[in-house]
Amino acid sequence: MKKNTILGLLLIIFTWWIIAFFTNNQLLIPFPQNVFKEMGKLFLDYSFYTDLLNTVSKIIIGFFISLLIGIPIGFISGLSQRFFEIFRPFLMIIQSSPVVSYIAISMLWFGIGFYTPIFVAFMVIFPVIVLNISEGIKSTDKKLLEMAKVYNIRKKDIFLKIYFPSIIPFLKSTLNMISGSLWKSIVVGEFLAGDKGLGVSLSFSKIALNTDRVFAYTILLAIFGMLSEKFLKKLSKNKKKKKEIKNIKVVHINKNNNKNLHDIIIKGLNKKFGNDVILSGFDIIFKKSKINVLLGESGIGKTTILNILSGILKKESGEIIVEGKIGYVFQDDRLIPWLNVYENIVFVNDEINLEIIEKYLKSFNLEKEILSKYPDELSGGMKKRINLLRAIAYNPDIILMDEAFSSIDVSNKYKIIKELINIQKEEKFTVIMVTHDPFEVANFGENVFILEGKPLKIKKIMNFKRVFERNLEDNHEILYKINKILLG
Ligand SMILES: Nc1ncnc2c1ncn2[C@@H]1O[C@H](COP(=O)(O)OP(=O)(O)OP(=O)(O)O)[C@@H](O)[C@H]1O
Repeated sequence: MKKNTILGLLLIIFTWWIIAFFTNNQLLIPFPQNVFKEMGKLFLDYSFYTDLLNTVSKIIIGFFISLLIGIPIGFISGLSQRFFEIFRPFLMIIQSSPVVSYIAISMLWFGIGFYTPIFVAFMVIFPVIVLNISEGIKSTDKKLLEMAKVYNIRKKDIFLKIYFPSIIPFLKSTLNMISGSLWKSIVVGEFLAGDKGLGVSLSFSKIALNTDRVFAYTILLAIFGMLSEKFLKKLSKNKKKKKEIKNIKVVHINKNNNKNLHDIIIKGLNKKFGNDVILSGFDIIFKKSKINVLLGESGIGKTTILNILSGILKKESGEIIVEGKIGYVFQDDRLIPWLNVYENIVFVNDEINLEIIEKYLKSFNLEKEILSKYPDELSGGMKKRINLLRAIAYNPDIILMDEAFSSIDVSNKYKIIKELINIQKEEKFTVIMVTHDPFEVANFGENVFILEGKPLKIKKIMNFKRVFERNLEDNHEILYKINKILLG
């Protein structure tokens, strides 16, 4: 205990003593020493402990019942705005009614006894749980959910690895919020309508005009309240643990097997945001097993095409023929913050062998130790490379890459491009890559679409030799040609 807290407590006891001295009426204000003596008597009394046990068991039962009912309802309220709107008036009525109303109702339903205090506590903390959990679900990062949708993640994993960790901070703040009210509402319930417990004993002491004992119980209840509050707050604190990376599964090496390779055809695609027409009758064909590049100014609709292809955005009209598994190297990484690098990778493919991951890490100039790090411990360039590695680890037929190499330093960028070319040559997935950078196109592009907008148009299509058949002079020539078009 801190020095100032002790000083504060001593001051309270001293002021209390002064008031008791001047009031000089033990029935109204007893002396502190008498109350402390009474507390000592309580500690030696067996029935005090049975009362305490009774009250604590009600707290535990009330707490778990409220969580058990409140969490699923909060979850559904967060997922469905309609359900939330229908349920909200009920919550508002519960929250605005005085505690004595629940006591009156529960006395009618359950009589005086064990269940009434639990019911009262439930009515006090249930709305807090529902509202907090529903808020947690609503605030789940939509971008992570989109990423999970693109990678066809099972509903169970979306729940356990995205939704559930997202509501943990809200669950913690719920514990903080209910920690005081849970204890108090149980004691109030016992005081007015209980048959056993500390609240009941307090009520009997009042009826018997045993002021020493009323004060003794009040102090003890305050101490227990503080302890239970501290305990629940402690429950709400946890630390990020470093996990050991093990080769959990050694399964088939999933390379280049049964690729579903087709040209990707887009015909007459229309898309607008409000009145902003981005795509109007847009046609394009991306060649299978090739590196297709979309090059163009910022904000003209390149990402929109990738988002429509991956199913993140809905098209207004038009035809899209796309088959196969799609991996997406997102512009904004979309790594799950509470999963380490290894877990982020196996999130999209839990059958991948650790040896393959390590091989890719080496290709992308990353150390094995990075696997146990969390996204917030990585640099921007590292995150980009893990984003890329995750897409490849998915064993996709198509990889969409949205400015995949931005924020990677130049020397690493070209090493990674070289490695990526080798992987692509071996695995033959189709690449559709968005970039602003003519250098990336010169080193990586095979079918290059130079775009302009709005609405988006193809200014020029350029087909080059396969990248692994090109030499430095070829790349220089491509760069020259592209720059010539871009600079007019
Ligand atoms: N979900 C959305 N809602 C509203 N407007 C959007 C949405 N997504 C994109 N836009 C708008 O559509 C236009 C094209 O955006 P898009 O991200 O496709 O461009 P881009 O060519 O990929 O740009 P950049 O290279 O800067 O990423 C922009 O004006 C953008 O503001």
